[in-house]
This record gives sequence, C-alpha cells and structure tokens, in this order.
Amino acid sequence: MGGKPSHDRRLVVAGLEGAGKTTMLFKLKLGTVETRASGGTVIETLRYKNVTLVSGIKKAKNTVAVIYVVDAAARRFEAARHELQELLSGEERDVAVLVYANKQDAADAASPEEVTEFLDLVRLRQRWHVQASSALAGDGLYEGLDWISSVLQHSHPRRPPVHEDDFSVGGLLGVVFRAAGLPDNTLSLVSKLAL
Ligand SMILES: Nc1nc2c(ncn2[C@@H]2O[C@H](COP(=O)(O)OP(=O)(O)OP(=O)(O)O)[C@@H](O)[C@H]2O)c(=O)[nH]1
Ligand SMILES: [Mg+2]
Repeated sequence: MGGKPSHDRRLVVAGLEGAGKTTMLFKLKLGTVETRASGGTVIETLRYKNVTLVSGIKKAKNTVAVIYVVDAAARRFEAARHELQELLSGEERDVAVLVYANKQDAADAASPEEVTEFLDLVRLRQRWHVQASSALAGDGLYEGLDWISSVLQHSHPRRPPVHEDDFSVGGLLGVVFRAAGLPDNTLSLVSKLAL
C-alpha cells in the first residue's frame, strides 16, 4: 500500500528461527501485523503511525533500534551470537540493541545473565540491554520497550521531556513513539491501544 514516507522510523526485530518474533509482534497489539514474502523470507511489519517494527530482514540499516529475540531454552547461542554480529556489522554505532532472553516460562531457559555471556554482548560497540521475556505470556515485552524509550530519549535531547504520566504501560510506548519522531497526540492513542 504505497511507499514508505521518508520520516518512517524502523525498529528491526530479528532472531533465529523459532525464537519468538512473530509471537511477540502479535502480542504487542499495537496495530495490524502485515505479513508478506520477500525472496524466500517472510517479512512481518507492525506499523503504528510512522513507526514500524520490521521482522525478517537481515540488515540493521535505517533503524533506530534492533530488537533481538533469543530462544533462551533452545541453547543455540553460538548461532545467535553470529547472527547478531552480522546484523550489527557496518556503521550502525547509534542503534540501541535490546535482547529479549525469551521463553523464560520454559523450565530450562537460560537466564538473562547467561544470555549476556553466551552472546558476548560486552564486546558490542552499541548500547545493549537484556530483558527476560515470555512472548507467549506477554511478560517482559513492555519492560524491554521501556529501555529502548529511555535510550531514544537520550539520543534525541531536543525532544520534549518525559512526564510522570508517561510511566504507565501505554505511556511508555508513547515515549518510544514520541522519541522516534511522532506527533504529541499519538501518546493518548497509543495508550488506548496498548492497554
Ligand atoms: N514457551 C514459550 N514458547 C514460545 C515463546 N515465544 C514463542 N514461543 C513458541 O515458539 C514457537 C516459535 O515462535 P515464533 O513466534 O513463530 O518464532 P519466530 O521467531 O517468528 O520464528 P520464524 O518466523 O520461524 O523465524 C511457537 O510455537 C511459539 O508458540 C515463549 O515465550 N515461551
Ligand atoms: Mg515468525
């Protein structure tokens, strides 16, 4: 449906097959998830106003943040480490890297600390954060976005300051979107949709 506007801000959602990307996008309930095939891969986009979460692409170009979903129970950490390094290779020094240590509801899931170690995150040049999550249950997803929102706030100092009201689930998403360049009246709309 039409081309993307040039001010569109993307958050790339990546992770190995089965990590939980699709489950996460649908759980966020911000809008409609569009699915399309592109060169053998499935691209899913969750668009809200001019912010788009894109899953299924292999490069982090033109993104404000990378959301990297890890299946903490599958223990394919070596492959995940390589994929994340590849994704971040190039000049993407400014992107914020949020790692979801997903499937924490599974009995044998690695802890966020273990995921940090196995993915060798301390070697990244980018800012990173690990969030425990269960995309299936919806746990930890908004907490992760909270971290991204605070990073985007600091990298956009000319944006308006955060109000105390923003620290609700819907409000935090509003902060993400506002920091990503959305108009102010988006906040109430996002709050309604997210709750
Ligand atoms: N127990 C548990 N299962 C999960 C969780 N998140 C996703 N799953 C399951 O893991 C499987 C794969 O999830 P998807 O969301 O399809 O994974 P994906 O990253 O989109 O996978 P691809 O599209 O193949 O790359 C599904 O059976 C999900 O129900 C979670 O937090 N806990
Ligand atoms: Mg998927």
